Amino acid sequence: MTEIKNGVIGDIIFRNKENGYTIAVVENEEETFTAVGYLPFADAGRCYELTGSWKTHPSYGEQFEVSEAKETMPASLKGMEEFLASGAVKGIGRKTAILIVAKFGMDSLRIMEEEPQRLAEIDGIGPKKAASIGEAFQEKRALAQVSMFFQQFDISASCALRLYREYGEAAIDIVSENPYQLVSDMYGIGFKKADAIAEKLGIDRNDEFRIQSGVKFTLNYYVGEGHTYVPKKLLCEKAGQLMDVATETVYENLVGMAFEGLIQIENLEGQEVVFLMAYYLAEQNVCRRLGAVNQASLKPIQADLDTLIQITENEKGIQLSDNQKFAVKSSLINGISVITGGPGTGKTTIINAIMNILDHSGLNTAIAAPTGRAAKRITETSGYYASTIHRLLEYYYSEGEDLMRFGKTEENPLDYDVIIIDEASMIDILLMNGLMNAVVPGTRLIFVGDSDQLPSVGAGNVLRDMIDSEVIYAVKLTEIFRQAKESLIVVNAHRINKGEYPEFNERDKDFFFLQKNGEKDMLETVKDLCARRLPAYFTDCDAMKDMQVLTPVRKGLLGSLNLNKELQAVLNPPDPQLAEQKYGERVFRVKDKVMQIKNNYQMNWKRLDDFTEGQGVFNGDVGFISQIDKEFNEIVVVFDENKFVTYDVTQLDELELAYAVTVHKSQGSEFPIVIMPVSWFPPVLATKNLLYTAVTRGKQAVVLVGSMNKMYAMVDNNRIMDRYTGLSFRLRNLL
Ligand SMILES: Nc1ncnc2c1ncn2[C@@H]1O[C@H](COP(=O)(O)OP(=O)(O)OP(=O)(O)O)[C@@H](O)[C@H]1O
Repeated sequence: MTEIKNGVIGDIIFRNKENGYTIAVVENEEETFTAVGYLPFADAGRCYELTGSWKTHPSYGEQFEVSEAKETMPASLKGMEEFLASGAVKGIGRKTAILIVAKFGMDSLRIMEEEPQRLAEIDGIGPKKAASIGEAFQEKRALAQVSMFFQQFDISASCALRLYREYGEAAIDIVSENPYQLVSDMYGIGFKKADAIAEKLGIDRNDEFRIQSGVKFTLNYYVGEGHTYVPKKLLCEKAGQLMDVATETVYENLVGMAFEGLIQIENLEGQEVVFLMAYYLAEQNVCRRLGAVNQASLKPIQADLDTLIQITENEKGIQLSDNQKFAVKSSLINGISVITGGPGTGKTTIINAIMNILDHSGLNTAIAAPTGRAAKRITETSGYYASTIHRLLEYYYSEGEDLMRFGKTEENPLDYDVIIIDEASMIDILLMNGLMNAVVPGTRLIFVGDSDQLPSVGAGNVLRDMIDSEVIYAVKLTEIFRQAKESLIVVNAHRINKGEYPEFNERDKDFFFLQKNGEKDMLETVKDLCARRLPAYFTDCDAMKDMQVLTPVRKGLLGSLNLNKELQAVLNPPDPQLAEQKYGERVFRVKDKVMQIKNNYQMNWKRLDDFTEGQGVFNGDVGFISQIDKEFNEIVVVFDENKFVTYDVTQLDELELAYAVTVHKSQGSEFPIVIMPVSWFPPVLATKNLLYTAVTRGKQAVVLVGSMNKMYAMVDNNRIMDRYTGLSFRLRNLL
């Protein structure tokens, strides 16, 4: 019977030099045996996977007769190769890494450190390159040590690199003492991974660090889903399941965690709930400050509002509807107000009217939005400068604390009489906390947004909670104006929002449905639309810049990951002129459209037109790869047409291809042309809310591709993912 055996070659008993026939002793953890067969290169110490069967030799007894042999690498060697191939050492890519490890084996790192000139023994490495690799390695010695240590826990070289970036040389000590620290500090390492390391380190199942980490992980999971708290009972059950410990054990540990200030247990609307401390403090603070700003007396406007509105109407050549006038007035007489409405209901028009009135009244005003793209759009459509909320709050990266901080705070507040925040549906509770810290009572704070959009990516449901509390003054705009009515995108968005099915394919309109049955067909159609049909029809549009494929999901044939791979192949195919960089499964190529997927407040950028420099690249920023430098392992991405950012290859976990993005990630952006496949998607995602958000991203055309019935099902799926948030309740209680 054929068997597969893994083992290390021990003594070579016999070898026929002519044909390689070998008799060798092989060892593995369970046994030591004799293997016979053609193994010409199987020297002592090498690892092999041997396929063969047991035979009994008349004089020597049982032997394993090898029919096929494959050399395998011991994990430590593989780890070394992975480390060198990760791009950490400038001048070494995967090919060179393989050659170095093949030549020097476990001695590779020592050679690079102590005798780098010997690298020139490898074909293709000259003395100059050998010296420069040696130099580059000197800088990374500590990193190599860290990488080798983590490799025994199956932590990849790129992950070890991130650990090193986070903790430096202390990484080994920190993780040995409390591997669960990784879960809070390292994006991408979950409880399970830390738990596996802890098990290898012999840490007890009921260890306090373990339970605390499991609870924090569970709370963070819910935060990731948008909740600011979790009911205590649910938390204990989920955390218990995760850690495979009794629910009571979790209960018992909660008190200690609350005592240490890690969590807050509160009785909210008659049930016990648990918050991670930061979210509890943020909710409390936001509520208290909203209350204070709402009730403060305001600097008066030195003219009659009706007269000012009249002047604005004359100047702008527009007649505001009664509801719009009401929205303008109420936002100027209240400390805090909300103006909400769907597309084409006049939100921008109202912002312009308010700004015009404020120009006449000498009040000092700022406009801001949660994302750079939204801010840019407001500046373009209103003519008034808008910044991001982060910029308004003068964010900076505090090196010492390794934290992003705001320069504008309670001690150094914003000095404006009026602050307008657009796209307010995207504000999460932590950003809102930063904003409210810096707003002094007496300021008019006006939130404008569409509360029917998907809620913020971050935790909280700030805009809706403010509206639902009925404590904050909110005006809902419902009328669609004539100009906006001409757009089927606008009309259909409102239909979808009301639970009605959209209308399609009217001539000269902007909303289309291409019926396709199988997912493969849908995929091919999306590709063809992007590569050929749409660029041919919308000749003023750029296929890379102006068209955006959206999808509800990340995984699957029609998920953003696969769509990106497929669209890259047609929109920016391999070309000898375009340098490439592989990172995990992904390939980045010069010209690729990419998206930054986490906030990085430290990342430097430079503008080449006016040589300004700054820091900060944000989650959702889209750019294009302009250069890949293989020698220095660097990639240059251009954001906003002239903001140049250089990524080290090891930072590529912060970038993703962006030919297709999820609808969630597209919030706050608008694109001339939006294309979305409509197939079966999990019902938690395939909601009316999501379809509405996707459709409202398109300005010139929206093309849906797929099954009409599935699209109807989305319109009918009225599920709004309820979020556990306490802001609305707190606001009601406060006043
Ligand atoms: N009172 C009005 N009378 C006539 N037209 C109006 C009025 N208010 C708004 N409009 C027009 O309706 C259209 C949509 O208005 P606006 O852009 O302000 O809406 P919006 O809510 O900001 O839309 P979106 O969310 O899509 O940006 C514009 O063409 C605008 O000029």
